[in-house]
Amino acid sequence: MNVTLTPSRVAGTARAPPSKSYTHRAILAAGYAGEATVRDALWSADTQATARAVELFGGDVDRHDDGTLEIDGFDGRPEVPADVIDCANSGTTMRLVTAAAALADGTTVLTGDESLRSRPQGPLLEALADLGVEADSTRGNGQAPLVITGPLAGGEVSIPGDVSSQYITALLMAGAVTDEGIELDLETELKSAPYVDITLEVLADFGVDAHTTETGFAVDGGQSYAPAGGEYAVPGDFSSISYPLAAGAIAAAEDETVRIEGAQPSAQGDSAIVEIVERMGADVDWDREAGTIDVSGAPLSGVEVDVEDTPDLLPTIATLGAVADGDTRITNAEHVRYKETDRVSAMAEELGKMGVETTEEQDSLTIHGGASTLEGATVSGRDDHRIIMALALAGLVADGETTIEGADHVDVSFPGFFGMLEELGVALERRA
Ligand SMILES: O=C(O)C1=C[C@@H](OP(=O)(O)O)[C@@H](O)[C@H](O)C1
Ligand SMILES: C=C(OP(=O)(O)O)C(=O)O
Repeated sequence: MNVTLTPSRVAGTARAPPSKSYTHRAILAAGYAGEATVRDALWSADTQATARAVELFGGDVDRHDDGTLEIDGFDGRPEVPADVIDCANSGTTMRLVTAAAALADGTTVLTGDESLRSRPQGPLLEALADLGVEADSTRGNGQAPLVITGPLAGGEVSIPGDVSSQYITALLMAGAVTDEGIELDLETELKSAPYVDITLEVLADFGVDAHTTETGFAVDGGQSYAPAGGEYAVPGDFSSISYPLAAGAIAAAEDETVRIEGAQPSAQGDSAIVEIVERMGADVDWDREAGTIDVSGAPLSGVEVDVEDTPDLLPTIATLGAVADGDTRITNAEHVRYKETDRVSAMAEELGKMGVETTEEQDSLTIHGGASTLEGATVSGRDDHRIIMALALAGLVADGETTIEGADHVDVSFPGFFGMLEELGVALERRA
């Protein structure tokens, strides 16, 4: 599907979809449990990949129309899957499920789409191998397809922190049901650290203790997963909230606001988008108790933003920077190159097609902004949900039409994205 947008003003109310990160963890935690109900789960391509994995490990995931998942778990002992686990486009699924597969007494094969098969899994494979598991990349290049033969008993292991925090999450979640537990020593500084905070929060909500140590993280073995009252509820997604928030900041109709609902505070680092948009000059009011954010437009100015903790915000900030006056410098961004696509280059190149000048370095992206520079163009969504959504924002204020190719990939994290834009008043056309 291609989507064509024409310049539009936005106003009205948007509801944040449930958090992808919390949903992945809740589905897998419920898998590790005997049984659990997960309310307000995100049902997207990525979270469905995690649900499929839980089923292949011997669990059962039953979805009701209201978004509630009734999950029968595999009770800490995954079966050897009867088929290859296809993690599709989801890095979180592949990392978390690889560690779960190591618990099975037999061999599991994991694969994914072309993008996922190009992302780094080496440090996780090495850590599992150091813990006595056979963990291989079929091509010997640290990328999927992966072949994992357990079981994993636990132990102490060191791992880099600057490639993906998902390795840490994966080992902590699996470590809780090993015999010995797992102690992780970080070899390098941890990037995307708030995602490990999300993990610790979800584990605590499922009655599992994992904690920081002087050198990293640790989880005791022999624990059981069980949420209080048998239920767990997923909060709204701040990476997804960044899009309606940015839309309001750059394209709210005069004297109008965009209201975002479902914005209760949680451990998500990406809630930093509220402060970033405010710092650029937008008028933002976040009522944390009510979980609402009101945003209205104002002339934006370029800022410097460190995305060490918040890699998924880079595409949104790049578009905000393209509209803002002056330079927006996004720093500490090297790990943003290891996502569904190299998002640093992708945003530089696609915004470039819209007339935006950027300066790219290995670890940073500077956008030389100014609203008048944005011209409608045909751009590639790079088969990456966040690139598609960020380019759609640019289309709201570009001169003329903007066509985004391959726009269906928003189903990875935000299936209702274009419907939400239409409800806010955006003129767009979908073409098969
Ligand atoms: O654990 C998670 O839910 C995620 C962690 C982050 O990845 P890295 O830790 O690989 O940076 C983030 O980019 C991804 O979208 C979701
Ligand atoms: C990078 C992302 O997810 P994952 O790592 O799960 O593919 C994302 O949602 O932006």
